[in-house]
Amino acid sequence: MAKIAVLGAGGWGTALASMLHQHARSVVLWARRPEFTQELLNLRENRDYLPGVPLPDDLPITSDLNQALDHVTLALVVVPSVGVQDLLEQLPRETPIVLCAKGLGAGGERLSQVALQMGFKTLGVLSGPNHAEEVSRGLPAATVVASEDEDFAVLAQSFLMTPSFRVYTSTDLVGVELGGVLKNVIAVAAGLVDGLKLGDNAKSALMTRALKEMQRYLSAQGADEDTVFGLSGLGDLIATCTSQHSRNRAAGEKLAQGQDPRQGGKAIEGIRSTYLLHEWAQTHHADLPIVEVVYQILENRITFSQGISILMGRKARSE
Ligand SMILES: NC(=O)C1=CN([C@@H]2O[C@H](COP(=O)(O)OP(=O)(O)OC[C@H]3O[C@@H](n4cnc5c(N)ncnc54)[C@H](O)[C@@H]3O)[C@@H](O)[C@H]2O)C=CC1
Ligand SMILES: O=C(CO)COP(=O)(O)O
Repeated sequence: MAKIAVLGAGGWGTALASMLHQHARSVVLWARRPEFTQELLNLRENRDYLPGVPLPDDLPITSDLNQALDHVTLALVVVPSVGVQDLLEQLPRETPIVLCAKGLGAGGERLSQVALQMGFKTLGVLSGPNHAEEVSRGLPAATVVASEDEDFAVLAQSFLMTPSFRVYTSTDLVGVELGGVLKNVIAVAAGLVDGLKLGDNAKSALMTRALKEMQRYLSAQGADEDTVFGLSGLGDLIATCTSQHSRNRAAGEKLAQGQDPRQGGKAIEGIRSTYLLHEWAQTHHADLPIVEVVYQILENRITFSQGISILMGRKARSE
């Protein structure tokens, strides 16, 4: 039977491992820290990252990477983007990998580009509206696995699809990967809208215009025009901007309440990506107005009301 190694025992890695195991896949969950692995084994619950979800008694969990990778068919790389390169350094380059983080490399490059440059050849990404809190409880969800190698995408689909987790394939690696990056930034903005109580009209306008901004950026990176309207774009934008579970949306709400969401200790992909996308827009003289306003607010360069005025006062144009 194919063996799947889930590398990273945060919320998403734990949810994927648990869900796949319950559907009779051969899965091992790898956590970096031995003491945390022991806690997972003792409690059969990930209290730090996925509290309240019991883990199957016979789900193998280890902090020994060699053991996790022994005879592996597919490795899911499920750590935050800031740790992806570090983890990839430790993997044999022939390991078939699916990258699950929704963020960018340290220089603003796509994580699949980082992996390719490191010598990985068989790779894909997984991205879609998939909150760990729901997938782990067996609630129905759909997602996309993308790879330029269609055969690999189909193979990964066959390993990951279950009756509660519907997996589509795509060969638009760029589009699928970047949809998940951009929507996190927009979710921070949506949290600001919620926290400032700007109303449903404002939130709808933000999300709809954000889709255009996402499309511009994705096209500039070589994505197919339509990918942004799929699960990894519009689908994840809706889920993240409206969800009670979203860490990125919650970060925007905290900002609106005068708190700094960066103090929590957990990485917020949307904040990190805001800085990297701002850099890219500056270098390429690109127009990413929502990203830019979030950046200026994070940097305390503008007030919330100035941010609203900037977006509302842009040049009049046709839709
Ligand atoms: N939580 C969710 O519902 C979903 C999350 N994602 C994405 O998956 C990625 C991971 O997210 P979460 O699981 O929510 O994060 P999390 O914050 O719940 O957990 C992160 C885990 O990664 C570990 N870690 C951090 N750096 C590491 C490194 N260098 N090597 C090994 N382990 C390391 C941490 O110890 C922790 O166990 C993010 O990019 C996120 O955007 C994607 C879909 C759903
Ligand atoms: O990517 C996600 C759902 O698809 C998770 O969103 P958050 O990282 O904002 O919690």
